[in-house]
Amino acid sequence: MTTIVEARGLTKRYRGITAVDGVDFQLARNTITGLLGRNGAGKTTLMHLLTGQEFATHGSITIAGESPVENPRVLQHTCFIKESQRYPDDFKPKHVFAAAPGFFPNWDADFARELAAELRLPVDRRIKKLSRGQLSSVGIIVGLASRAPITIFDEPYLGLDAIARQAFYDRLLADYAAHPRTIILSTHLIDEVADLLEHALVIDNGRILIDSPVDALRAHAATIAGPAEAVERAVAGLDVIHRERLGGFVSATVAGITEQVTASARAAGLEVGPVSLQQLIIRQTGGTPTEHEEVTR
Ligand SMILES: Nc1ncnc2c1ncn2[C@@H]1O[C@H](COP(=O)(O)OP(=O)(O)OP(=O)(O)O)[C@@H](O)[C@H]1O
Repeated sequence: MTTIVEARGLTKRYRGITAVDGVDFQLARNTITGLLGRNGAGKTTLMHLLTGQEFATHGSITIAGESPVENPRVLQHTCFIKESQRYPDDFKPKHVFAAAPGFFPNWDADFARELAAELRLPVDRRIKKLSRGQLSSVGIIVGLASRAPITIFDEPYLGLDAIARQAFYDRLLADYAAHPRTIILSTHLIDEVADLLEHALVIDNGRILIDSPVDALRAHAATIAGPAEAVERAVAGLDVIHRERLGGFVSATVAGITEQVTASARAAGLEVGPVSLQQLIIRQTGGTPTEHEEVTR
């Protein structure tokens, strides 16, 4: 793998609050990474450090070996789409798109026009008058049409309807295949984007909890379901991250599953099924159990 982003002992403190707490990680060039975690986990702070908008208290973060802070060489290769993007008062989407080539050398104006039509964005209306979803569409179009070698989306789709979100995922995947680049997507809609992600970086309380290819995460967890006694026999000694009971039946979510465990559970007549990425992450970040659930760890 060619590393493009590298964090070493990266720490950010705000007066007594440690938002990012000594994290180490690397991101491979030309991959799509999901930056995931609960509210207040430190995702936005990490993206601000990555884009040179914040200084690290300790440690370092580099892009292609260079610090992003006040570094035009790095910043001209980076596009950061954040939820709270501000525009000049009288700006319309068409002005944003006209200004974009000055910031993004790879800007594709035709692609931006196509996306605007697909997302039904009124390009000639003042940004101040746009709906929340239309405002998100402006960010999504800039993020995609910039074709920046490092593109970061921080919860880009507030207010976007399901059709527009699906259009974003489809376009992102197709354009990434045609123009590979490094994409970081921070989101709470984990299952919606799960099929897009190649790598997951899960942050919790400022620390990295999971840093893994998504395929490996999925391959190493499964649910084993069936009559309680048989399930308990099958999962004895394994890392059960969640149990759900319904009458005499149990569904156990197991981490660190092996082919042997899968085979013997099936041989015992139990059902072995996949775990959704969202469920897996909720379990690992201490998701609150519902009244039907009991978490053992
Ligand atoms: N400028 C700041 N001053 C003080 N505390 C801050 C500042 N920015 C962030 N924090 C705190 O740092 C922690 C991490 O915040 P951050 O915005 O990075 O979380 P997040 O993972 O992006 O959350 P969300 O999913 O809710 O957007 C939080 O406890 C937050 O209150």
